[in-house]
Amino acid sequence: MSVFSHAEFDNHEQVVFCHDEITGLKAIIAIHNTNRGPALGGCRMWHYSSDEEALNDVLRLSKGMTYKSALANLDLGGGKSVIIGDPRKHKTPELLAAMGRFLEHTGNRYIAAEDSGTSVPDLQVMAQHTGNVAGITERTGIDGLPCNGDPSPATAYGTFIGLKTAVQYQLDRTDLTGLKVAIQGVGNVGYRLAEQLHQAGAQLFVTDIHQQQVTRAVEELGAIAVSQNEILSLDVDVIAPCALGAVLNDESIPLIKAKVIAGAANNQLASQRHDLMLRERGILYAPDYVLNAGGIIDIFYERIGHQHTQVRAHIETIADTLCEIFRRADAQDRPTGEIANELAEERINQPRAAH
Ligand SMILES: NC(=O)C1=CN([C@@H]2O[C@H](COP(=O)(O)OP(=O)(O)OC[C@H]3O[C@@H](n4cnc5c(N)ncnc54)[C@H](O)[C@@H]3O)[C@@H](O)[C@H]2O)C=CC1
Ligand SMILES: O=C(O)CCC(=O)C(=O)O
Repeated sequence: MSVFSHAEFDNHEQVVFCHDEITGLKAIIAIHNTNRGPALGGCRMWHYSSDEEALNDVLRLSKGMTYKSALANLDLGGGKSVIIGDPRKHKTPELLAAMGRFLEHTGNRYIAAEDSGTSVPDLQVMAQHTGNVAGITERTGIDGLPCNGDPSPATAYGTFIGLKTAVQYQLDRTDLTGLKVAIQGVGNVGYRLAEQLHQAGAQLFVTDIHQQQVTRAVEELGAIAVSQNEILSLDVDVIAPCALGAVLNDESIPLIKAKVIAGAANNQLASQRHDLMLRERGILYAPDYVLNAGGIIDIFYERIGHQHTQVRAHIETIADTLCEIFRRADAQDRPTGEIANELAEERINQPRAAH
């Protein structure tokens, strides 16, 4: 497996392969860029079908964090880590402790937080072995209620704000009553997004690979359960991908009927050219890393300490960033993802003092 010539390598500063024989831990830590500050990003645990798939995922996710933090105006760099294994079967305290020890060895260049497959208690185990962990401090959440440090509610709020912005821009509606939204994945972020959409009067269609997640959305939010195969091709107004990446691809895009894509999942585009494919089909794609920045914003403030109202206000700036991207994309007749990348790259390359 070649790393330097990997299609997704893209000038990563550091890639660390971690193996602990006793606990069976196999993990990769990827640090993409630290120009703006230490690399901060979630630690994902997933049953990858190969080491190559895990490497591909971590490199794409890590680069995405550099762009996300830059566009959210945070003095943070981009990095991410993945643990190879099924979180429901292979996660043990010993394995998480081993991961914590590896995080310690990155020497403050990478700080891990929650992602798909990891939770606050998991990160707390890692934190017993390193200070390079975030998203674990009890504080007042963005809703003013006590929060255990999990960034997911902040991510869901930012995604809701971004979804509303995209709907207003593309469909010219501010009232979400009766808006049909299909949510792929109703986990930590997807379910909380569903709650907010439900409160706003939207009609929800949901799917998940775990039936109990779907049942909860059906029973508590009146959502309609649909199969994993049909979620992206439903006749709805909005698709909100909130599971894993690469769901917008050659097979799915021609089948999409929705006019807006606005969800929290990282790396929704299978490749950059799918951005253009969506535009050519008249579908407004709200770039994922702009929309889902609520979590990293929340964690940034966890580290420097601010009022929850300030965190909320910062998350709400996602709406302004998105509007700027949508307007520039239309003015230049270019895809939204390409415009977002361009804006982010300008900020990544600024010297630190200019932030
Ligand atoms: N948790 C956070 O604060 C942030 C999460 N994200 C991204 O948002 C996405 C969701 O994150 P979380 O909610 O934290 O993860 P999660 O693991 O709690 O939820 C993901 C849900 O998607 C389901 N799922 C997986 N594959 C699926 C498929 N093919 N079809 C339907 N459902 C499927 C899972 O069963 C799970 O319920 C991930 O891509 C993550 O990287 C991005 C920014 C921050
Ligand atoms: O929200 C988090 O867990 C940290 C940030 C992150 O990993 C992400 O935004 O994908």
